[in-house]
Amino acid sequence: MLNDELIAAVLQIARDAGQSILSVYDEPVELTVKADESPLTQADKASHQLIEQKLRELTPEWQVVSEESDDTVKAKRTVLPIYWLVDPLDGTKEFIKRNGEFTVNIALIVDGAAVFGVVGVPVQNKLYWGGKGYGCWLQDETGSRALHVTTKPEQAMLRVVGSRSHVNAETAEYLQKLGEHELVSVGSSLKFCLLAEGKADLYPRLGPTCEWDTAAAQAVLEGAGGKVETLEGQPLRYSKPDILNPWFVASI
Ligand SMILES: Nc1ncnc2c1ncn2[C@@H]1O[C@H](COP(=O)(O)O)[C@@H](OP(=O)(O)O)[C@H]1O
Ligand SMILES: [Mg+2]
Repeated sequence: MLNDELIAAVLQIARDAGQSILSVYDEPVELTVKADESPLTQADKASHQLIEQKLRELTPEWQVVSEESDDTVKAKRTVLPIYWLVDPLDGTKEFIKRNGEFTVNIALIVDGAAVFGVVGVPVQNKLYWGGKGYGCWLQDETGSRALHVTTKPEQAMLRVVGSRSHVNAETAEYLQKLGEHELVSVGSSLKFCLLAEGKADLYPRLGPTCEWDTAAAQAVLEGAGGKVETLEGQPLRYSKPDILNPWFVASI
């Protein structure tokens, strides 16, 4: 579906979007509160505009659906066989807190599946990308390397990742039933990337996320051999009538 040239172009778009975010990172944050009460910054808007424009130039035949798109565009995705699904700045709360745990997310959705994704981590100058059939790759200042999930040694403590900003009673109950584990709280889609990188084993999300929050990172994790499943054991899918994902568990 995507050749090397197209992949390189999408990676460059994610890098450029990260730069557009970093160019305002040190300025005082001007906040707008959206209808759902989530925060929106100049950085979200700048990243959205850049990604939308460049993806349109790259693949004019494919629609771009972003967290910051109009509701009519978001609604249309349920009937699109193929489209880019974008979260231009995932972890806006982390961006505002300036803890670096925010990401740029670009996914290709085909027939309701996230087949390819790029997750950029601007502050760390890192890009994760991949999907089933593409493998999983991490590019940082030292170069590019393939990532594969690694099974946890039996004796080792289970490493669980959870949201830094959205913690609820259902998750706490799930964690209690898990037994002994080590919990690390991290913002944004970075949690999936830690599984892909072999730095965590489990990410239970018994709380709300939207389709753009998970699509790119699900593809990355699947490229590394991991999975993202609903509590019924079905792969997490996209283009659903409701933009909210069901609860899910990402694992290796
Ligand atoms: N009540 C809610 N409804 C919908 N999405 C929610 C939500 N609470 C959190 N999220 C999603 O969770 C994302 C943050 O994930 P985490 O808590 O793992 O860091 C947010 O992404 P944005 O920052 O892009 O808005 C937001 O989309
Ligand atoms: Mg998000």
